Amino acid sequence: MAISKAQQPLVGLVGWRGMVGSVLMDRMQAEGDFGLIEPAFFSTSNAGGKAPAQAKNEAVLKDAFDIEALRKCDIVITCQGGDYTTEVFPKLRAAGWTGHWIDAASTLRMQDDAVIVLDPVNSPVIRNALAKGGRNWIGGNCTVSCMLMGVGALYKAGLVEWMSSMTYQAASGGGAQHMRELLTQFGTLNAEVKALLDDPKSAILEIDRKVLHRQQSLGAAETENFGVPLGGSLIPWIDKDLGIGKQRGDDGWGVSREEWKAGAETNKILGQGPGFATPAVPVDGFCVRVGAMRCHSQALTFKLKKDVPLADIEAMIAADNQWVRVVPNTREATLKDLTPVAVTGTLGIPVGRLRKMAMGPEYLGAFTIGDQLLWGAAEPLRRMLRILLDA
Ligand SMILES: NC(=O)C1=CN([C@@H]2O[C@H](COP(=O)(O)OP(=O)(O)OC[C@H]3O[C@@H](n4cnc5c(N)ncnc54)[C@H](OP(=O)(O)O)[C@@H]3O)[C@@H](O)[C@H]2O)C=CC1
Ligand SMILES: N[C@@H](CC(=O)OP(=O)(O)O)C(=O)O
Repeated sequence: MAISKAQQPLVGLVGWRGMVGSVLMDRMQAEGDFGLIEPAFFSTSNAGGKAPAQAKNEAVLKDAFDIEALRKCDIVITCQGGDYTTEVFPKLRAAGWTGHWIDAASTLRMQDDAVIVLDPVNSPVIRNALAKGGRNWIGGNCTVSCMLMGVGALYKAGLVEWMSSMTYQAASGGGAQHMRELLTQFGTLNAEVKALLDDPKSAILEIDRKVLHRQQSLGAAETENFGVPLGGSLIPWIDKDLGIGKQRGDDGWGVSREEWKAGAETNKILGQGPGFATPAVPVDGFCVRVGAMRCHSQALTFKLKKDVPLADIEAMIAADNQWVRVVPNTREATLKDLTPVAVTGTLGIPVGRLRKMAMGPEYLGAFTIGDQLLWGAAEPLRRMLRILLDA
């Protein structure tokens, strides 16, 4: 479907009131995107209700399962989630819809006819697919997108022999209820020892003992989302157990789905690996949930193909895009600029702790952070919309 230049394209928005969708709406508002489109707001729960203030001619919420209504859209953007995509996308295509589908969910990412969109990193891949009639544009995994926004320069320069990522992923990656649960747990733990904390002479090991006891006795209601306490703890497993390999020692044994995405999606975004002429770069590591709110952090180890001076690496990273910034590898700069609290709510992608590692001059260490609702979810979708509008 060619996007009409005579009138503003009809853009269906699904999932706009969820957490990712709300961030997307804020960004679209801030960038004036609504001035370029005719938005149609859809709902899975409130068809016929009042559309938000950004609505123009289509002031009533449409049914997000109404294939005929979706078919009228030039572009559909969905942040509704994988179950919705699984149910609606095939029906919409089967009904002959040829519009552009932009999606935050992981469902379609690895399909051959889908491009994982992160245009500051893979604009050539996107434009190549667009020229060939591509119509399925899927946002990448939040950790992968934030990582590539930070250190994509090293991949673009062909310098990476392999990379290992150790992640520290925020509660928001699980959704809004996970963020609430984390804060509830922190509150419960604080209440348990409040009197002791207020007394400067109380014994810290007594506080510690009470906190541990409370963590271990949290009720099912307080661990419903994470399954175990996260406040004052961590969880070294994110997403499904892929069950790859049948026994210990088999290739791929014991990888979590989140860890699998790191390698699969990094390579697909860069246009290398299966289906591309360039071979994949090995990317692997461990993904860990920590008690941060909405920024994903990651410690990266690179094996570079050659020894490149650190100053050159810093310059390359800093010049890659307008959002990345190199944080000097000092304690003071790290504490000031390289924490989730410093980054949350911004599009900035700091990359710090850059140093050559003890293993040899080709081994590079780095630490990077990104707001997983901005570059990790909403912003690549918004920018894909603009690419389509400008095409
Ligand atoms: N959370 C994340 O970090 C990331 C999520 N994603 C993808 O985005 C999808 C959506 O994630 P997320 O935004 O966190 O999901 P949410 O649960 O916040 O929102 C999803 C939908 O739930 C419905 N809903 C029900 N109750 C409420 C409520 N009280 N407030 C707002 N919405 C409500 C809304 O649909 P309706 O209006 O139709 O009722 C909404 O669109 C995920 O499933 C995933 O596929 C991708 C990257 C990161
Ligand atoms: N799995 C991510 C969040 C997410 O939604 O990822 P994906 O879009 O790849 O399913 C996390 O928990 O932090």
